[in-house]
Amino acid sequence: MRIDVITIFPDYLNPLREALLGKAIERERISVGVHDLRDWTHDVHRAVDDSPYGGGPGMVMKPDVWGEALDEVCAAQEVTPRLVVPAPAGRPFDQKTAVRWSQDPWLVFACGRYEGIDQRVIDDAATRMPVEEVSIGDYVLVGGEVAALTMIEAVVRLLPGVLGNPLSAEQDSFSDGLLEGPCYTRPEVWRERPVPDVLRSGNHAAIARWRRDQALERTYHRRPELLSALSEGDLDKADRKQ
Ligand SMILES: Nc1cc(-c2ccc3cc[nH]c3c2)n[nH]1
Repeated sequence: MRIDVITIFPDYLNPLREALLGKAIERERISVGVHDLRDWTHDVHRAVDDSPYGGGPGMVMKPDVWGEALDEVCAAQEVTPRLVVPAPAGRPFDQKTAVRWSQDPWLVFACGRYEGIDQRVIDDAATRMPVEEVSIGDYVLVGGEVAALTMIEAVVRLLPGVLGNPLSAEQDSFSDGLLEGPCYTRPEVWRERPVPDVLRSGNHAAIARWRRDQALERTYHRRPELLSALSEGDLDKADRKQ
């Protein structure tokens, strides 16, 4: 199995070279490439982030930098990679997922930071390869690196000859509340994909409503159990807060 990780903190992935995972590399059960996202910037500041459309806290990772990085790292070979994007709003990662991915010849992990990666990067990549936005649990990390390390470990340990002993049973993740919706930053149109108009409207009530609707739609599609777990009162209360 080939594993590539794209990150602004390549040293965060040094644990991959240690212990069990280091052995798997030595025994050539896996080959690992760690890539610094800033290698695909072209400005003197090596900027990878910008302000979010629609306002709100923090910064969003720029689509153009990510687009170039993924174009190069995932450049067409005999096999197509699975792109894994760790995110708090992703589908829950569990043992079943680890087993499924352990059959893959090539995994690429896109580690975000700040408030996340511009949604259009994921939408664009999905036209060329399988893409999975994945959460390792309903708590928020500072970036995707730790999540990537966690998932890589869960997958690599399943490969033949990496672990001596048989594996234990699956685990499910817990969940509560709604997932966040997509985020966007400049440019206004990227690879013919415009930012949703409402986020440029300056109408904060409409923006809040739109974000809530996106969160509901995404939760409905990715974590329906979160909705059934929320009582009618909880949903109404959250709406009144808008
Ligand atoms: N399960 C889980 C993933 C994350 C995560 C993943 C990527 C980023 C990028 C910025 N903050 C992040 C947090 N937190 N918790």
